[in-house]
Amino acid sequence: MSQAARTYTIEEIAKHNREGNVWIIIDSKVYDISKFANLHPGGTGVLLTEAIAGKDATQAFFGLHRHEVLLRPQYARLQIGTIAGEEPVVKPLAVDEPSGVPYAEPSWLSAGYFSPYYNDSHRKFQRAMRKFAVEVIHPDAVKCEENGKRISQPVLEQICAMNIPAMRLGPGKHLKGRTLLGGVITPEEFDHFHELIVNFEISRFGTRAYVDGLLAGEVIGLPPVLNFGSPDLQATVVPEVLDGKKFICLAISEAFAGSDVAGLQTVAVREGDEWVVTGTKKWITNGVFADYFTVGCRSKDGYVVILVPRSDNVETKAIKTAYSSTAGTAYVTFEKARAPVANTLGKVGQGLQVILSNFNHERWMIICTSLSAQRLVVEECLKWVNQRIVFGRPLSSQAVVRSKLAGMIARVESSQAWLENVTHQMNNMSYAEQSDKLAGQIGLLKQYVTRTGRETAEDATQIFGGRSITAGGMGKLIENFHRTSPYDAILGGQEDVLGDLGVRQAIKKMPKGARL
Ligand code: HEM
Repeated sequence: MSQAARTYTIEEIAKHNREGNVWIIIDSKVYDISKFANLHPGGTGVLLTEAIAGKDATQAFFGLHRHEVLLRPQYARLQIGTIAGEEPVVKPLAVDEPSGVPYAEPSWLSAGYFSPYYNDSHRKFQRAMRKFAVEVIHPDAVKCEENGKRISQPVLEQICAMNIPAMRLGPGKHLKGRTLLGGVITPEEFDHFHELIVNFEISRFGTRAYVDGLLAGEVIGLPPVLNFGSPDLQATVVPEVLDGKKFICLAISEAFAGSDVAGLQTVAVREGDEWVVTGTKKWITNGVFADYFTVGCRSKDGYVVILVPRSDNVETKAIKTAYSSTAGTAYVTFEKARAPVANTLGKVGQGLQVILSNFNHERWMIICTSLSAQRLVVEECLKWVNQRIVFGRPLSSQAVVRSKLAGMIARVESSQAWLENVTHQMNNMSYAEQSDKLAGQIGLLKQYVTRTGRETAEDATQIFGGRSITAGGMGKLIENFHRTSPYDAILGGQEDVLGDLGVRQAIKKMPKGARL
């Protein structure tokens, strides 16, 4: 019989209640913490008090630690048995099992609920994607978020083998002949709801910078090549990038011009069959490690977008930002950097349209990833208010806390409904139609979702108190979300500018004869 399979009575545990001989019960499991007490990160004394040593410490434990602490091998081995006749209540989910916490999952994943948008293909895809994300992406995300390094090579190879970078571009010709997620669905089946699932599943770990480090540069930098590059350019660049051999980023924003794209100052001059590019770009996600730069420039014939390869005339410097440097955020300097004229993306003079049409998909992606992170925050808060005892009662017994949760839940549910509607439109519209009909709506939705995100971050911070401002322990996911939620409100277009875009588009589309 293994040690952990032994059973004890509560009376037996009670005998082990002094320094050098301490046992405790957590969720019907018996732990011998006699030696560990001196090493306990929370101090020795707290474990030797009358209320803890030799007693059932379940409530005290879950008021101070995440359950995952007990699953770490060095602590799991402290378990010496269980209490006779009792069963543990806290059980980790199977890797592909949806959370049972209300509102932790969108309703289509919640038992007993329905949705018009998702079919069996989406359901099996979601299960496979969650499993892959939990098993492969999550450990790397936690590690890189902490050490600030680029996504690790073995994980890069695995995500490329699963064709995750290709799927993050949405449905289209680039998926042809590719095996998606080990063959769980065909490229022909793949639609924007599958893509939404990919975005949701990679964003559930409280590792915001890694979500960008997971080749967000490709998600925004490669579509101009796919949609506006010559067939020859596509034939070279697209496979290199989608197979993880080369990295690409989108280089539009400048210290001179952020959301005001028309104000950018980087200049491209024609010299024979080459472009010569000079200027600087700022806040460039994945720029630190990029091999290709999709660059928005001015030329004498108007705006133009050019794919510039890395060379000695391109310098990238990491920018220290509020989130982890795993995202590879760069300040990029082009000093007479050269690119063949064949690398022009779209027509000279129409660069602004190339840039603006590309924004819709980027903004939609940020909406997905932000919303997924907001659901995680709701789940964390619901668990916390349920297990945290204050003034002798669970935190959930406080009306003010419930009121905050009401706001959070309403915000994620309304955002989700709007997002799914927009995604359904995307499934039924061409790229050009999306640019025309959805740009305004996506702008408004992004403004809405990123605002709700920051309100939710504030509310969650109040609910978690001091734990929400420390990077480890109980509130670590809240701390990450609170610190990084402004990114969603800035990247891909600043919130107020996007709301304004939505209203301007609506005004433009007013029927001429509309009168009160
Ligand atoms: C097998 C049992 C236990 C293990 C393995 C354990 C492990 C840990 C670890 C790893 C931390 C560092 C923070 C974190 O990672 O969450 C910690 C902190 C702490 N632990 Fe424990 N612990 C145990 C039992 C207890 C019990 C029964 C108490 C009850 C008083 C307690 C009180 C604390 C306190 C007060 C902190 C500091 C919390 C903070 O900084 O917010 N621990 N413990």
